[in-house]
Amino acid sequence: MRLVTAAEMREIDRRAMEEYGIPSIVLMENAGRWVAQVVASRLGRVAGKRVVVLCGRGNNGGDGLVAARHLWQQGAQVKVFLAADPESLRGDALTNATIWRRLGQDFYLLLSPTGLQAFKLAIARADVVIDALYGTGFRGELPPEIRPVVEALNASGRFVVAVDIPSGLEADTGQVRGVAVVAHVTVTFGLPKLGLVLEPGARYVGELLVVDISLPLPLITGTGPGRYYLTGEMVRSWLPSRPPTAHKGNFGHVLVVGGSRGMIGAACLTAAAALRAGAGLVTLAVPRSWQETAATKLTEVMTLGLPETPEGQLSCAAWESLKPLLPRFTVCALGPGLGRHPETVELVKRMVAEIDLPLVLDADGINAFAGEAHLLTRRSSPLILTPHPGEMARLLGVKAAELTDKRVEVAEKAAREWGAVVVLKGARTVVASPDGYTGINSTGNPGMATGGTGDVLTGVIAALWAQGLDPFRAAAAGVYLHGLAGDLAAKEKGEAGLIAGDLLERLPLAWRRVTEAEEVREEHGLSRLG
Ligand SMILES: NC(=O)C1=CN([C@@H]2O[C@H](COP(=O)(O)OP(=O)(O)OC[C@H]3O[C@@H](n4cnc5c(N)ncnc54)[C@H](O)[C@@H]3O)[C@@H](O)[C@H]2O)[C@@H](O)CC1
Ligand SMILES: [K+]
Repeated sequence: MRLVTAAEMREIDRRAMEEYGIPSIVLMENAGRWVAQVVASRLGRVAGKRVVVLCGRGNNGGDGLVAARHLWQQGAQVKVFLAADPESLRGDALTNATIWRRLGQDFYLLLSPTGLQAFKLAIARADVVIDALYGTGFRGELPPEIRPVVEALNASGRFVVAVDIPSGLEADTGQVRGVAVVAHVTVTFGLPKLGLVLEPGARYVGELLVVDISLPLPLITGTGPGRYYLTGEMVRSWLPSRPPTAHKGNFGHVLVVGGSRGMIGAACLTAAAALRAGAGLVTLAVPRSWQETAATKLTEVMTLGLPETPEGQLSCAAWESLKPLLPRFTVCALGPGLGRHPETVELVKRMVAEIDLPLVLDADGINAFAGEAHLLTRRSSPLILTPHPGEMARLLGVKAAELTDKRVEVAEKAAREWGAVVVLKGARTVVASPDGYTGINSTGNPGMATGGTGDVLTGVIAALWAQGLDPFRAAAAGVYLHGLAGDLAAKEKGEAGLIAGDLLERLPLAWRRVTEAEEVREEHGLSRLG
């Protein structure tokens, strides 16, 4: 599903009005009506229920006034708290405020001396609270007079439905500076905003409902370049099926190059993951003295022993040994457990420059380019990079903390500049392609913050690429399946004790879940209504 920034949403609204002639008041009516409908569906019987609506002075507040009116008409006792001078309302919000008054209803003024106290009393008895303070127009921090209102709401334990976006959350970045409304349900209009699915924003959203407010379909559908929330439906449409006549040659041969003394497990995890993600054949190339260990650990994987340094890391000579064998492979995954021996770094640089195979570069494969990211553009084959924030920061020569609130932009810029698909890992992994596609992952959990899960991801992506997906889809489907395998493992075992090996076993279940089940729709907490 496409994701938009506040500016993109405003542009869609503008085009709906100017190019298609849909009046803005119609959009607002639809928006508010959906909110009322969602509230009504949660309340069961509306008549007699107590509803508090918190309205700001912008159009988000206008939506809240429409919802208030519909719930009142259905018999609810509705109190509207206005966080603005009624005289300051403009446009469609003013129109709806006027209608509300002509219905004989009034406002409680939140910013009056007794406003906060009255609000606290009202929510103490409310069945539901609607948050229509700020929507996509919000930037920065809640004003000091609004902060205690939001704190009181969050402490109240009431059921909260946010209009378009929880107030205090930035639509573009997902950042919360200070406090924001913690909603149980967020009803968002037309398309989900980026900040609703990025961390930490996603934690404030609750269940996310995307509703149709009559924005013309051509403006909101689209399969071209843009940002997408990776859902099970998308991934399902990309995964290859297995024809009855299939043989192992149809699903690619993945070469994994990695491992070193003390880190042989990383390369083994990558190789095993490639098999679990459907690769027809997998060969693991490791330093010579570790070949037997690898072969003992992995029954179904073929192994190669390559020249090594006295310290047990791959040496430059490994490239000459490997070169004549390359034509038999479909995709190469380079990096897991390599170490940072100067000879190994040299080997990685030569391989990236010269290898004539699609290449997934991870871990120490990426670290070999620390501060020299420009060298990544000197190569002859397509590349997928899978840095975690620390590796990305090292590549760019900046501090990891500098990347936190611009993960999407950083991944997109890197993908464009390096001409590679970039997978920036973390909560809500971002996948960006050089031709302008971005995916934000919807699966995964904090239990996956444990050694080896990144190695598993590399194997999954390599396997999907080897099965014929294009590099963006291979990376995007890879992060989705990998996260889903982690979610399945966490469901069974909890998060704390989850280990990378648990993901291996659940990769086939994740694949089956995506291709067979409808329930993936709910798994990422997002539904489309209308
Ligand atoms: N045609 C449209 O544009 C539609 C807009 N809709 C609603 O309109 C919303 C956007 O409305 P608006 O653009 O009026 O803005 P909002 O209602 O989101 O925000 C209200 C005001 O808050 C101010 N503000 C921003 N950051 C602030 C801060 N840190 N402290 C204090 N004040 C701050 C802004 O200047 C803005 O005027 C959407 O989220 C959606 O709910 C819907 O009614 C559907 C149609
Ligand atoms: K809101």
